[in-house]
Amino acid sequence: MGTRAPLRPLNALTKHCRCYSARATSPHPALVTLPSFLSASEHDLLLEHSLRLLDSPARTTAAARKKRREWVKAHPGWDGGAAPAARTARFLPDEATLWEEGHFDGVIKLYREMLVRDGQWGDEAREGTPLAAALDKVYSLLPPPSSSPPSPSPRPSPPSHLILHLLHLSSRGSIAPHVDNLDAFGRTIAGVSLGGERVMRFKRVSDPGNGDDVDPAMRDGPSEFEVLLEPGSAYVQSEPLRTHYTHEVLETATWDGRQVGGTQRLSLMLRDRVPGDGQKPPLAAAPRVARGEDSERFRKQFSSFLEDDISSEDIEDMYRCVQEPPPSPSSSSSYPLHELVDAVTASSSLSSCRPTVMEARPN
Ligand SMILES: O=C(O)CCC(=O)C(=O)O
Ligand SMILES: [Fe+2]
Repeated sequence: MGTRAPLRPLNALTKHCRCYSARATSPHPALVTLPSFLSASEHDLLLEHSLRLLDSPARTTAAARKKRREWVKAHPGWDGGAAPAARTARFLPDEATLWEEGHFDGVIKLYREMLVRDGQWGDEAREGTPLAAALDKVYSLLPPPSSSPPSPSPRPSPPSHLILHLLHLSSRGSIAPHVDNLDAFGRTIAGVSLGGERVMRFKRVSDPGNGDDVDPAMRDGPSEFEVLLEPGSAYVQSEPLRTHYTHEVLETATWDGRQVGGTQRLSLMLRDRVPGDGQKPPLAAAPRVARGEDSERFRKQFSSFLEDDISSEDIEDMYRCVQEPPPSPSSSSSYPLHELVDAVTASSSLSSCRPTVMEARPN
């Protein structure tokens, strides 16, 4: 079990860091934590609109819509549960939602995820609205590199230099230790937490060394530590944390003597693009590299998918396609990555198997 580093003021920010509030505190110099990043109304607005996107017809299957419809019909008086003031009040109970049992890369269980593209937030996010202001605040966690050309008007949402995913964990959902895929994403990862509290654990798995890309001031830090992800908080992980530590989100944990977790949580995940990859379409589902998996093989396989313009959504479709019959919940959540890669590689046709396209894609 990891030690919990005492919170201490964030070290002086260096040239490799973007600038964040001086109120930030963190157990590691390469992690910025912003405990009260959002106001209560920003939190509620972002949660409401994120759930609306995840529940939208373009994003859900007929089975998921039926499940939700039937639950709502059976509970006509449902008003967010017994504690409407709670940050989790906007979630329907777990049983009203069709959760993914396990992510195709084997890291996440009992979740929903989507990539948000420009235009998907809809009219309520046009400039000048409260939603646009709340989103701008979120996007400010990962500002564009100073070399970026000025944004066109109206500005895209999310801005074109970053990739935005929504990740909704069920009460029993969790994220196993992993490093976000280095071929798919850049060097900085930011997360904004909505809904239930969870604990996030970081563990060092390799030595950052003395390479040019890691500022010496960022290298020191505990080899293992945890942070509390409260609703409305944000965090930003940069190097060496992003590459040399795994991160995980626990289903439940003890924090300051109390039980944390076991409730639904939704995160807005921001990642910068791999330099030079500006023209490539982002992956619909964020790939992660699980600890203990054959990450080199996965990396090679993913590079070829990226070159062929095959998104992870396609891969997930193929994964579902090659399962005959569909996997049972227990087998799908622990489906070994190498078998998936084999199965996907063996699948001869992309276009003949699209039974579960989850999201409308622009041309
Ligand atoms: O939900 C979070 O804050 C972390 C998510 C994560 O690690 C991922 O999507 O790779
Ligand atoms: Fe991650």
